[in-house]
Order: sequence, then C-alpha cells, then structure tokens
Amino acid sequence: HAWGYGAHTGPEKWADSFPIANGPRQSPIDIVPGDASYDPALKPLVLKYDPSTCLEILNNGHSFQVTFLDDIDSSTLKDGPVLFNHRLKQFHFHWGSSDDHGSEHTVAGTKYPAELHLVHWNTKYASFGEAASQPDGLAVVGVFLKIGEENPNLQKLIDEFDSIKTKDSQCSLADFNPETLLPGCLDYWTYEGSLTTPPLLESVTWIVCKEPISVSSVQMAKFRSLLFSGEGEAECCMVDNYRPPQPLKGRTVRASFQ
Ligand SMILES: NS(=O)(=O)c1nccs1
Ligand SMILES: [Zn+2]
Repeated sequence: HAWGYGAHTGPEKWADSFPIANGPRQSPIDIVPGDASYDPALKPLVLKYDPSTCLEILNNGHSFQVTFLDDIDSSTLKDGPVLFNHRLKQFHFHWGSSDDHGSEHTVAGTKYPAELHLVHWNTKYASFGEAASQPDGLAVVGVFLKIGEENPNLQKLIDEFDSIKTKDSQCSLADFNPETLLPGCLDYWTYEGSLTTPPLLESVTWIVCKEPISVSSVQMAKFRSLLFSGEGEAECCMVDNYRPPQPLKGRTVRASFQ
C-alpha cells in the first residue's frame, strides 16, 4: 500500500519498501550551528527565477506543490555549494498539526511550524528523473517558516486552496515568483543528503537558509485545511507531513557564514 504519514504508512514504516531509509546520507537532519564548520570557499547562492515559468499548483496527497516549466534555463540555481547549473522543477511545503512543530530540518532541536523546499535538478543530466538517481543530481533549498506577520506572498498560494483541497486536484497558477518566498539574507548551511519522501534517493545537496520567512497562525490553519484524502473519500486533514531528523552518520554540515 502507498506510503504516507499515517500510523500504518508513516516514516517508521518506509524502510519496509524503501530500505535506503536506513542509508548513510538520509534527510532531514538536526542542524547544530555550533558543530557546523564555516567554509570561506562557499559562494553566495545565486537564485534567478522567472515567474512566467510557473505552471500550476496541485495537491499530490502528500503536500501542495507549485510546478515550473523546466525545459529551458529560465529559473535556475547557481553557485552556492554546487558546481553546476540547476533548474527549478517545483516547490512544496511540510507542516505540523499545530504551530509548535512541522519542519523537517530542526536547528539545535528547534522545530519550526513549516518548511519550504525549492527543488532543483543538475542540468548536466537530461531530466529531473535521471538527475534524481545521481549523487550530485539535485539541490533543494530549504526555508523555515516562523509564526509572525501575515505573509502576502504565501497568501497568493493559500487563495488557491479551495481549488486543490483534495488529493490529485490541481489548477493553473500564472506568474508566481518564488523569489518572493526567500528570506532577505541567503546565509545557509549545506550538507549531502536525500529526498525526505520516498523513494528517499541519496541525490540531494541540501541548502538550508538560516533566516526564516514569516507566516501567520491563521495562514498555518489554512495549510491544515487541505486534505490527504481524495474527493468522495473520508476527509483526512493534511497535517504532520514531515519526516523527523535522521542520523548524521559522520556527515559534516558546512556554514556559508561565520
Ligand atoms: N521533500 S524533498 O524536497 O526532499 C522531495 N521529495 C521528493 C521530491 S522532492
Ligand atoms: Zn520536501
């Protein structure tokens, strides 16, 4: 039966179908700033996004996701810890059932109410699918959400939720600029990890921003009004769609800042 976040399908069960769940470079992790090593050779992140490449917003039964046209180099990630150009494929979120938890990465044990993932693939490969099977195939930028001021840019996505309430629903989304979801400061931690959802492939260079963006408690409640369940099925609120931190297994976390 398909993977999920419920008692019988959740992260503790994923290894049954995806044994890499117990692999050497799994994500997320608890980032301990005191243990991270500042690397002066790390370049600033260069993120250039083109809003016209935004295609649609969808509910895939695990999260809500905004997908981008990735057949040309119009929304890209360069520099930072990566050696090659990467193209934006999609972004999505993970969140909790209340404001005191929900992020996947944690910072010295601190949990945020949600975490944004901007998923990019290395254009030295032909497609996302091929890149996802390579150790240097993907680069995911993680941004924490912290309870505070209402976020007008997130609100543009929340305003579409009535159209994507149930699993496998989608609607078109034009001219959304993901740059509006980035924090002002792009200081980051970086480490070699994996997808945090099955198939848990160990192909991700993680780039986790130190500075969170804001979200209001009311906006978080609207995230929780989405459903894991499909139309006509018993309603199951989309909450706690996060994997907990995994063993570091000797990996080094580098910091782009002192
Ligand atoms: N949560 S994640 O960004 O690691 C991801 N999982 C599957 C595709 S992208
Ligand atoms: Zn994710």
